[in-house]
Order: sequence, then C-alpha cells, then structure tokens
Amino acid sequence: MGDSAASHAFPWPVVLFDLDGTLVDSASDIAAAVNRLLAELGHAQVDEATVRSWIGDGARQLITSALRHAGDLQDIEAVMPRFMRHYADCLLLDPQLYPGVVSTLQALRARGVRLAVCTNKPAQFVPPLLEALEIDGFFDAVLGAGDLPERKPHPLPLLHLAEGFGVDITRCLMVGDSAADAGAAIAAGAPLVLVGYGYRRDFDLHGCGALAVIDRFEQLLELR
Ligand SMILES: O=C(O)COP(=O)(O)O
Ligand SMILES: [Mg+2]
Repeated sequence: MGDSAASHAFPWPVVLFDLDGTLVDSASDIAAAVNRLLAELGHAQVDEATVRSWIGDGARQLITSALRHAGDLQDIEAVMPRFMRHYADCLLLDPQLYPGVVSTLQALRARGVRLAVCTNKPAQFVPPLLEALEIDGFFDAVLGAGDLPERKPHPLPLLHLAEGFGVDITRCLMVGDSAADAGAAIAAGAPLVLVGYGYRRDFDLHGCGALAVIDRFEQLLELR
C-alpha cells in the first residue's frame, strides 16, 4: 500500500462485502461438500472449476445446479439437509483469504469506514468462517442467507444493512464478485465495485454499471 493510497479519505462511510469469491476463496471446501453429496447419491465427482461456476446464489441454487448437472431429478428438499451437514463438515477444510484482505480491511477501519458482510452463504456458517480466518473483528454487521426473507440479487439485505448503519444506501459501497452482487447493488441504488478474480459466470463484469472492476483487493484503497 503506497502513501498516496493510505492518506486520502475513503469516499464511502460504509462498505458491504460479499464473502465467497470476494473476501474468501472457499471454492475447494464448497466443492468438497458438493462432491460428498454427489458420492452419496451415486453420481460422478465434479471438478472445482465447475463448482465455482455454481457459487453465488446460495446453497439451494448450488445444489439445484449440481443435481441438474448429474441428471438427477429428485426433490431438492430431500437432499438439502444432507448437503448442509457436508457443508458444515467441509467449511473449515482449507478456506483462504484473498491476498491483501487483512491489510485493506485494517486500512479501511483506520479511516473510520464501517464494514459489513452481506453474503448468500447460509447464515449459520458465516460467523465460524470469519472467526477461523480471524477477520470477524473487522465487521460491525454480518448478514447471511436465511437471516432475511430475501437474498441477493434482491436489494433487501443491502437496504437492511444501510438502515442499520443509519447511512443512505447511496453511500454504502457494495464489493462483490457475482451477478447476484451486481443485481442487488443496482436494485438497491448502492455504488458497486466488482473483483475480477471471483466466481463470476456468464455476466459482463465491465458492462453492469460497476464503478470499477479490481484485480487486487487492495485496489479498493485507491478508489476516489
Ligand atoms: O454461498 C453462496 O452461494 C455465495 O456466497 P456469497 O454471496 O458470499 O458469494
Ligand atoms: Mg460471491
């Protein structure tokens, strides 16, 4: 982090972060959980790259994609409890913070910016993951799937967090990696920055209205 990046005030008083594919590379753990379920159901294993392309819309959508891929027509409700047990067992196998996350969160906090996590990961898994990675202390609020009746790309989670901070949504920067993040930010009226290294699928990172697409997390500090 250069001096110029360190010295100027950050333009937004609140930053809402997506989790998987933005702060944390959790794809290998999620892929392990998916593969444990697929093995139990007698299906072939899938590679991590394939699973990455299914992450971002929550666990139910992930398993919908996995069952569809396997040609399995069974009711998703029947398998979700089994998947959630595998998800819990695999959650902390090998999650990795992306480079620059800790120093950037520290720098943002040092500038008085308030931070939150806004993820479609099932809510019960979010605090233990943040704690294991020792980044839980950076966040004033954490919202996961199931905490509210709607999840991203619905604007509700972002609006709820903004209201909790008492800050207008137009002053809360959303930082994410997926179409769900972009859709939620645009629907809510929040400024949006996308990370280019995440789990995006077929969506136009550069054409969806983001203020910036960054390749390194610490580039957040250079935004003006
Ligand atoms: O669990 C998911 O589907 C994705 O979670 P995210 O919203 O943190 O990317
Ligand atoms: Mg994500």
